[in-house]
Amino acid sequence: MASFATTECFLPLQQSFLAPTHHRQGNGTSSTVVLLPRAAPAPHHSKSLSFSFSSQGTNSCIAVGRKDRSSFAQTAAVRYLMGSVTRTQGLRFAVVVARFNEIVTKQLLEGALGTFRNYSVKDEDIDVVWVPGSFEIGAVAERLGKSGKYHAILCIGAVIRGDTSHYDAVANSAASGVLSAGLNSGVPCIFGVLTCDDMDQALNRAGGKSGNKGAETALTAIEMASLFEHHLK
Ligand SMILES: Nc1c(NC[C@H](O)[C@H](O)[C@H](O)CO)[nH]c(=O)[nH]c1=O
Ligand SMILES: CC(=O)[C@@H](O)COP(=O)(O)O
Repeated sequence: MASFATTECFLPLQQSFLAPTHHRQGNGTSSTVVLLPRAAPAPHHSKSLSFSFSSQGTNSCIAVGRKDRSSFAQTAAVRYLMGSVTRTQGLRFAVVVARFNEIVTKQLLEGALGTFRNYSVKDEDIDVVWVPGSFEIGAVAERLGKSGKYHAILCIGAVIRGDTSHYDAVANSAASGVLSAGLNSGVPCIFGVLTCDDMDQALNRAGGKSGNKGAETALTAIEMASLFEHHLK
């Protein structure tokens, strides 16, 4: 939010209401605050205006002073936008799941499908696409995103460290691939790929003592799908 000390310029009034009030400023001067209706026509003498900005909590106020000491102000409430996990009707999802380490990824997938069902996403609104490994997820996620058929793409995999640096290549490529898919397609692509040092870590996060990352990231997919569909169109 921009902040103004005193500026010789004119700010378009977004919203306000008629309520002349008097502000006593620190330097002993006072200004009359007249709140104008939304989209009020700009005063013709905008060149002679000065502005001061103050904010308390979520309300902000721009006091506009005129050289003749009268002024008006604008009060705006901060809007908070957030996806809703209870508004899932009509939302469609694709789940891209890697077959590599299937003992882990199938449990992640089950966790994800369980979350979708718990939040009233219909089975017919979910497509599951299997790919060989996590490296292949990004390209498929981007193709699915660009299809225009889905509100979010959930990407599931399990990258487990071996004896070489191949782990780093696959893990980093999977992460950048999912990120790029979301940015390039404009559809939220959610990173549900485990990157673990060993199989125990992976199984613990696929329904074991550390929970199920598939279930968790499915909830993220729902919230992001709702945010984009209900607030960012
Ligand atoms: N080692 C893991 C892989 N490796 C396979 C790659 O994902 C990819 O399919 C291959 O390099 C051909 O392009 N994939 C995983 O998902 N998890 C691993 O631990
Ligand atoms: C993440 C991998 O690609 C890894 O499982 C491969 O194992 P290694 O590094 O022993 O070849």
